Amino acid sequence: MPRQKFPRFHAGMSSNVVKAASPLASAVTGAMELSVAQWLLVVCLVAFPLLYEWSVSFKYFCKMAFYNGWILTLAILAIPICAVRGRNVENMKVLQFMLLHIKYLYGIKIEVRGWENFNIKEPYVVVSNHQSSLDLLGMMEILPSRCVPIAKRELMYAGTAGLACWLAGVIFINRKKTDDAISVMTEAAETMLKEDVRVWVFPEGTRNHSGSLLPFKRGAFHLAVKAQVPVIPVVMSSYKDFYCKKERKFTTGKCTVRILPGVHTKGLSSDDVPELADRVRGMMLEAFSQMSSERPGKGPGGVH
Ligand SMILES: CCCCCCCCCCCCCC(=O)SCCNC(=O)CCNC(=O)[C@H](O)C(C)(C)COP(=O)(O)OP(=O)(O)OC[C@H]1O[C@@H](n2cnc3c(N)ncnc32)[C@H](O)[C@@H]1OP(=O)(O)O
Ligand SMILES: CCCCCCCC/C=C\CCCCCCCC(=O)OC[C@@H](O)COP(=O)(O)O
Repeated sequence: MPRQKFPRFHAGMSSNVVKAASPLASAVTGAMELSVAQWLLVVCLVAFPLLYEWSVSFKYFCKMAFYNGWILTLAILAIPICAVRGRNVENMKVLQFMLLHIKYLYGIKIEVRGWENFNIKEPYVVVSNHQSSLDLLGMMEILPSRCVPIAKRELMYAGTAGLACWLAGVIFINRKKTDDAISVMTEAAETMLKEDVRVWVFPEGTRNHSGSLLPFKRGAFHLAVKAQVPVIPVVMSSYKDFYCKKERKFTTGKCTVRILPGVHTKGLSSDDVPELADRVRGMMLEAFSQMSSERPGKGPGGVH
């Protein structure tokens, strides 16, 4: 007769022990019944937070991926709301409203100085430094009403975000075709005056995280001179304390956005553009260096 396996052991266990062991036993049995996919999910759920806390680079990639993914998702909500009005600069308010909370998600404190410099009723051209796609947060914090950014054409093809930008009247330029870009900006000068629109330009023309300002391209200044409207410089302080693409660093932190006094262009012609661009860049560089030398949270007053 074949020997029974563990008969005595089971027989010898008190009913209490059996009761106590059964949840554990059922958990073990349950675990063994998990499919490969379920196992992978469990491993991911355990590994993800560990890796996230342990690896600075992993955290950086996750935060950037979520940033882009979240914007693409928010755009899905924004599109039908914007579509009601059609392509309209007023839709920029919808995008602004949608994006304002992101600074809280990322623990980025934004301090704004110089609000009074935006107290101009007429159209104007805002020029600001461009460190990263995170500039969107500072931009949305202070975006004046009826103000649209000039963006590279590639952004128009960025899925839902591209469509939302188009609906909000973002002006797209083809950086590979100077003549096309110039004619779009010349058209923008007319639209600004006819439709009371403000335009936001990143005169560096590309993202720059070098800790200084690149030489300025002159399109924004030609635009302001053509429309005879003021240029209002905006400087966002360096992100280096909380964000660095090279080091794959992305923590929480503070950014100061300074709106500088407007520079008038009445009476200027295209011959004055190089001098105007240099003067504005000088003002911005000075403000940027000053802000960079301040310790976070210890800046001078005038905070709004
Ligand atoms: C919920 C969903 C939300 C989604 C997110 C929403 C937010 C989206 C936010 C998006 C944010 C996205 C942010 C972004 O995407 S940033 C990237 C795109 N933006 C820019 O590039 C803007 C800055 N660029 C310029 O201003 C350039 O000058 C342009 C592009 C115009 C030409 O550049 P290019 O490199 O091809 O040529 P050049 O600069 O050597 O110029 C050549 C000559 O032409 C002269 N010239 C120039 N312009 C004019 C003019 N208007 N009238 C007459 N002349 C003009 C100029 O003085 C020069 O002559 P000279 O001086 O040498 O004699
Ligand atoms: C179905 C297609 C899916 C495409 C997915 C694309 C992923 C992008 C997702 C979301 C877009 C986020 C919007 C961020 C807006 C910030 C724009 C920006 O910072 O552009 C950089 C531009 O100023 C200068 O470009 P370069 O530095 O010259 O390069």
